[in-house]
Amino acid sequence: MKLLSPVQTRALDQATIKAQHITSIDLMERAASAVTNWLLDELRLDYDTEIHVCCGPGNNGGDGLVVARNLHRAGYPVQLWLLPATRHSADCTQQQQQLPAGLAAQQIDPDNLTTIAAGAVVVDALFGTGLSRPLEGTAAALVRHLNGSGATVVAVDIPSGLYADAPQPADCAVVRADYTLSFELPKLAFLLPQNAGFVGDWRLLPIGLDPEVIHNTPVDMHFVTADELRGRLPKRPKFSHKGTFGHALLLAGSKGKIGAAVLATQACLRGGAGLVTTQVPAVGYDILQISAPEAMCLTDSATDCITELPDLAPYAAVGIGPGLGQHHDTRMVLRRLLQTARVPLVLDADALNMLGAYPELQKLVPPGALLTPHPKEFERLVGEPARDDYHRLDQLRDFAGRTGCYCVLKGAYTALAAPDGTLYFNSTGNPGMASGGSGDVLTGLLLALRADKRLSPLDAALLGLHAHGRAGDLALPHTGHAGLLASDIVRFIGPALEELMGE
Ligand SMILES: NC(=O)C1=CN([C@@H]2O[C@H](COP(=O)(O)OP(=O)(O)OC[C@H]3O[C@@H](n4cnc5c(N)ncnc54)[C@H](OP(=O)(O)O)[C@@H]3O)[C@@H](O)[C@H]2O)[C@H](O)CC1
Ligand SMILES: [K+]
Repeated sequence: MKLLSPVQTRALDQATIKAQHITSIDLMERAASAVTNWLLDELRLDYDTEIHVCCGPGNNGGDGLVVARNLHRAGYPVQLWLLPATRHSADCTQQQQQLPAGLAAQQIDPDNLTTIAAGAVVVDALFGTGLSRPLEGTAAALVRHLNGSGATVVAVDIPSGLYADAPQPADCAVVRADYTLSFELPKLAFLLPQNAGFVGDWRLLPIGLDPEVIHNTPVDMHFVTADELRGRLPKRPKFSHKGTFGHALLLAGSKGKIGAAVLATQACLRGGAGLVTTQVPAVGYDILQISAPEAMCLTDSATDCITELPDLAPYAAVGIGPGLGQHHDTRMVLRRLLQTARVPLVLDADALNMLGAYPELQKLVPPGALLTPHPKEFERLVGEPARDDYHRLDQLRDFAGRTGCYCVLKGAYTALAAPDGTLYFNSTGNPGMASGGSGDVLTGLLLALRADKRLSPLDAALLGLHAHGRAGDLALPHTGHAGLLASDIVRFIGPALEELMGE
């Protein structure tokens, strides 16, 4: 799915209206019907629920007016509130004029805000994508009142006061919604941790926006869905053998962190690599052979950390990082790997930390490598803390562009920046996966996919990120959030990949 800017969203509305020979009011009616149906079918409004619909001066307010009208006609006791404004959009004005006689609109008075019961439902239709500045005065007072009410707040399109694709100054009044109902496509703001408390649980409601226009709108950000990836993992040919899917080499583990090597190895095996060889320090030999008998094990001459780079000739891809530690000799191995490898690389964890600590190493990273930092590792990599989540995305893009690498930023909606500056957000996964070992599993899985020569670097990364999160989602019913371990993710990699397989 494409992530559109507010300007592009407006253009899409206009193009839809033109292509479908409808009026803007028709589109507003569709949007509001979708919201009304969600309130009735999903939120399951009761006839005795206290309902407040708060409307602003633009088309977001227009949506709210229609929702209020729909609910009123369906017999729900709606209280309709209008934000005082000097100017209203034409459609908002028209919807006000068409309110049914029994539905009285009341002006919001900042000095006399109505009491809202904790069990009430509030529909926030104050401002949408037309927000042009932080909320002040009556709007800000109302938003703070709503946020303190304990009511269930449902935001139409976007929580009022929140910019769709840019940060707002600190301490601005922004609606803290329980649910955000947006139309057809998500907004960048929904995907960033700093906005989680405003956006709540977000849903996309289809309103028949023109698919051709969406297809033709150029964007540099995507929210990647299962539908878009299905079929992109090639089926295994009938006469395939273990050589077909590549031989992966993993360099991982140090004393006390052999588990990371085990998890990454198991994930690489489950990710479909034809052969997996893992090099561990001597201390890890028995552990790895017992816990991952399908993998071959190379033992380093050192007991506690990796100090040797094996001959790379047999391997289709190399992964390095999980549980590695940052010993000087290990760093020399990383350096030689970066200098000599001619196959795809996956760099994670301490490999990234060493790149951060030694910028001259960073310069050696070959274009096309796949890096998988979490935000702290990414900060070490770029050597500068991000001002906010938007700035971090700029840094991510910049890093990928500068180095020619594919760079992941792990999180609830893991982002991937491609060298051309395009950002892809992953749509799978759950908070149960935020625990130790989860990243090691991702590295192993990505390594398997990078070893598969049939996949482009981009497809390998997108498929791996998706399947990793999906495996966590498939594990969840068996484990619960707290009980979800990295090894549970490993267990469901196979089924997750199977869902993506096509001809
Ligand atoms: N996307 C779709 O498919 C559809 C969206 N719809 C809905 O329309 C809104 C966008 O409507 P728009 O009228 O463009 O914008 P708003 O409703 O957000 O409001 C704009 C007006 O508000 C004024 N404004 C902006 N910021 C402030 C502020 N901080 N304080 C006070 N007033 C503010 C703005 O004034 P300007 O001075 O900036 O011009 C405008 O007057 C979208 O979000 C959807 O809900 C359609 O209904 C259907 C399809
Ligand atoms: K809103």
